[in-house]
Amino acid sequence: MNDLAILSKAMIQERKDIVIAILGGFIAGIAGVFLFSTSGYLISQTVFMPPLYTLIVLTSLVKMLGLLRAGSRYGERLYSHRATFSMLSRLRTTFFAKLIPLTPGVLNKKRSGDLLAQIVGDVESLQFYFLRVAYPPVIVVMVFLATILFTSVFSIWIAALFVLGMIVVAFVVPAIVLIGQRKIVGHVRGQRAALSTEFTEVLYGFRELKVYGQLKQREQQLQNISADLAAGQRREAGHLLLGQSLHTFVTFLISWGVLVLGASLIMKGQLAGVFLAMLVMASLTVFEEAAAMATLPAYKQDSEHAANRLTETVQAAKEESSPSGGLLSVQQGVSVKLSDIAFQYEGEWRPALKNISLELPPGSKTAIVGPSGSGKSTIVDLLLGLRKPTEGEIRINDVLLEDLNETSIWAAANVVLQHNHFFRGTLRENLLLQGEDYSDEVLTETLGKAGLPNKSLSDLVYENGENLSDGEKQRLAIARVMLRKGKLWILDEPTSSLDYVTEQRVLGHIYEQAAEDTLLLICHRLIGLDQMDQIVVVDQGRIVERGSYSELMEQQGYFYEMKGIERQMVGEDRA
Ligand SMILES: Nc1ncnc2c1ncn2[C@@H]1O[C@H](COP(=O)(O)OP(=O)(O)OP(=O)(O)O)[C@@H](O)[C@H]1O
Repeated sequence: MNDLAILSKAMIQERKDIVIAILGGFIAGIAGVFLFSTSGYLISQTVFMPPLYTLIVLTSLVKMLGLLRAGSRYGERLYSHRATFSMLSRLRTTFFAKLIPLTPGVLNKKRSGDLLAQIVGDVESLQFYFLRVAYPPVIVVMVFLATILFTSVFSIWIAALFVLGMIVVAFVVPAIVLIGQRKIVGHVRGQRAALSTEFTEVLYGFRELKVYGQLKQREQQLQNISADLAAGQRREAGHLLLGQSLHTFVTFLISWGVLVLGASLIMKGQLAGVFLAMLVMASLTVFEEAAAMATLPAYKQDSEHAANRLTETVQAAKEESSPSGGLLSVQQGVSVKLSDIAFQYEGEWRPALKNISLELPPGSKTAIVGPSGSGKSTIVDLLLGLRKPTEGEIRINDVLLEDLNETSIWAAANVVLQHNHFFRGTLRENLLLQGEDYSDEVLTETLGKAGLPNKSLSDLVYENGENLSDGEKQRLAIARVMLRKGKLWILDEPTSSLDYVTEQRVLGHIYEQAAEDTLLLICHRLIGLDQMDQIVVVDQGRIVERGSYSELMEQQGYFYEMKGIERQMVGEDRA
């Protein structure tokens, strides 16, 4: 299906405003043609000293047509813009409603800077579809046909000249504009995407770039891309201007043609001289009405690209997720089973995970340990449905993960990821993200358990938690997760930035709260793992060892060796 079909559907919903806008545009167009034709006729008539009442009637008609033109043009603009903005707001809401549940899938494929700039730009581009592409040709054709009919009463030859002019301005000029436009617009779009990506990188990487002395160089790069974009936009505007100039040139040619043809018809006695000025004025006005046709292809192309990209974004994400499906209950215990899982990142030559089989019975406590880059966080992504395994299957409570509603998985899981996002606002607002109703006492007690006893609920959190230390961010994320009611805990290095004493205290509170729940802890440090039912050791994407703490220590294998190294590093008494 054509992607512009979404727009056509939105237009049907605004049909009342659209019909009024088209009617207004037609009346304004035709009133303009008659206004100038009557003026031309009035000037010619005065030469023949007509009776006063003729002049009074003609001048009143000119005034009335002027008023009618202004009034109907106002109505056209009002209703066409009202329809456009209603359509845009409807498109925005439907698009964002579709996008929000699919966001993780989309973000796996695109960089956030690209995506934001693209979505905002594309939705904005769509506003031109109706205003500059869909309805102007309808009005232009209607006004032209009425004018041709009117001129044919005076001369069939002049009417034929109008038809020829209409074909040139409606098809030939737009086709010429389109040919040049194709190359320029694609180029400008690429430059705009490059600028937004570069801008996001400089903005987010500001500190690192400054520390590594790269800021000046990247700023220069940003300026170069910006200058390229400006040059591209100038070329694009120049090309549009060329189209408009071409249109004006054709308009004058036709008017000259009317003048020459009219003069010859007068000489042959086939046209009364008093109508010549009227016909010339009619031609000037009707072609002015058609000026929108010169820029139409550019806007049409832009709208088509925007609609394509918007549909592609949603479609691509849809393929990766199942918004519908069975619901995972927040009430019952959760079992998780991974069977022969393999996973390979897009564009990577080696798999991040191979032959991963793992079972987490309801209420069990499992730790996954292993060196950095061994694939631990990838397992978490797979469990949360953020990525799909290349091979194998994951079952939660014996139901295939892809058959479960993703939102219900996230609702039933208490997750702390390595990087947690915080919003600008108070600590209280960041704790109550889902709008839950907890009293301040409960919130303060939770902050205490998470190791933030000295924080006040009304303390401000800056954008992205800029005013919090890494350890505070982790503790706030832990407090947030402690307020959730899920039965599956997935904790990806939740305490890596905490000191030993705070870590043990906070983990103690988590274990106490999760006593009956299924818990998966990913960690680097091997301290306190004797409380786990099973420890899974991962290396280079494979499970190399598994068992309880005592079993693994007895085996004296990989875990035992890691434990030995850790003992040497932190001291015998702690490890
Ligand atoms: N988005 C990605 N695209 C491509 N490769 C990735 C991506 N994310 C991770 N990887 C690669 O996959 C492998 C496993 O990464 P993962 O983050 O799961 O490891 P990890 O064990 O959690 O590491 P750490 O302990 O440092 O967090 C690594 O080799 C990493 O380079």
